Amino acid sequence: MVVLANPPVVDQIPLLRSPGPADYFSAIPVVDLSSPGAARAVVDACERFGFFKVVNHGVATETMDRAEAEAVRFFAQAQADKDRAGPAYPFGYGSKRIGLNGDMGWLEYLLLAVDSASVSDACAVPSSAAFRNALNEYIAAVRNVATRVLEAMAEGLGIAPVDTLSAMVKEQGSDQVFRVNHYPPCPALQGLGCSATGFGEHTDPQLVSVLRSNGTSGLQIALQDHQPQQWVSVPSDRDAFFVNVGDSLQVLTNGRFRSVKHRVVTNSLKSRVSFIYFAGPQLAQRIAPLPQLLGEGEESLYKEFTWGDYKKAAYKTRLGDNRLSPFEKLAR
Ligand SMILES: C=C1C[C@]23C[C@@]1(O)CC[C@H]2[C@@]12CC[C@H](O)[C@@](C)(C(=O)O1)[C@H]2[C@@H]3C(=O)O
Ligand SMILES: O=C(O)CCC(=O)C(=O)O
Ligand SMILES: [Fe+2]
Repeated sequence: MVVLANPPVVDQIPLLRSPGPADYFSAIPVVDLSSPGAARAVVDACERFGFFKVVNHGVATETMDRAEAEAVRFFAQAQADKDRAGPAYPFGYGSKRIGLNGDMGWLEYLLLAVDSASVSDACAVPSSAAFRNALNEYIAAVRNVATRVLEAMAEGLGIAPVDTLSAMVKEQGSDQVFRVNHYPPCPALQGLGCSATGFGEHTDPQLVSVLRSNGTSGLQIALQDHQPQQWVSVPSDRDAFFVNVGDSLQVLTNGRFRSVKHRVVTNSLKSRVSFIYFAGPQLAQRIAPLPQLLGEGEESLYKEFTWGDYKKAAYKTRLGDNRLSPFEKLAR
């Protein structure tokens, strides 16, 4: 058997089949956040895909464009200047290494903590006032979208009060993270039929994550209940947000919503810039099915745990691991 090595430029980064036109999925659910039917549409999308696109969200195009332009300016700096904004852990600039357990991707990024609705003072980067202000304006707006989405979920699920989920992420001391990802093009792989993994397959840990990218596609989601696993490409839309159901929301709904597996495949010619707001609760928040969602005699599928317990375990895992498995009750 002939074993072909990765081209040296992408050494250590797993390769994926390059998506073709047939991989683009036109049936991604679209939720019009301004419509009276939003709550029902959100629940339907979460049950079927754990993923949906949000339009008519009310966030100004200028807010998104300004943050994107500042991010592009940041990543265009010399490598030595960017490295001074590192390391990525606990917060800062990182390149190629994702997490602390050996995952690698064809990307560079900023990982930031959010306090209330802006970049935490504990984060020294970004140091440019223009970038920081642009991010703060964007974060305030995207956080508002996340809370409206969580309220629509509660309404659609018939949970009272309607802020039961959104309050978890709005509370003082909630664990909110913001990530700016830049996937440079990888021309060395052009024409080979394969692409570098930008961000390997995983589920997000929090309740929901809200993503916005420039016009370069690359995000793929795994369709639920498909054997063998089927990856589809999400057509990019720079005017929309994309919402991922995270592991915590899966538990809060006792598996009615399932966290979506997703990944990013790099483009050989165009760079992708994405912003992701991860809406997590306080460390002490108990993550357990909401009593109003448990039917007569229905038991929790999970053991008792807090977000802090989950997080501690999660940061020891590799990206592609099932981070909920230590908390699942064994099937009887
Ligand atoms: C490999 C890892 C990176 C990650 C922490 C982890 O150990 C497992 C979860 C990963 C993830 C995925 C979604 C987000 O991008 C992220 C910030 C998160 O909350 O969980 C990352 C973590 C990370 O990059 O530190
Ligand atoms: O950059 C993207 O488009 C998605 C990245 C992602 O899934 C993550 O940062 O958790
Ligand atoms: Fe993710």
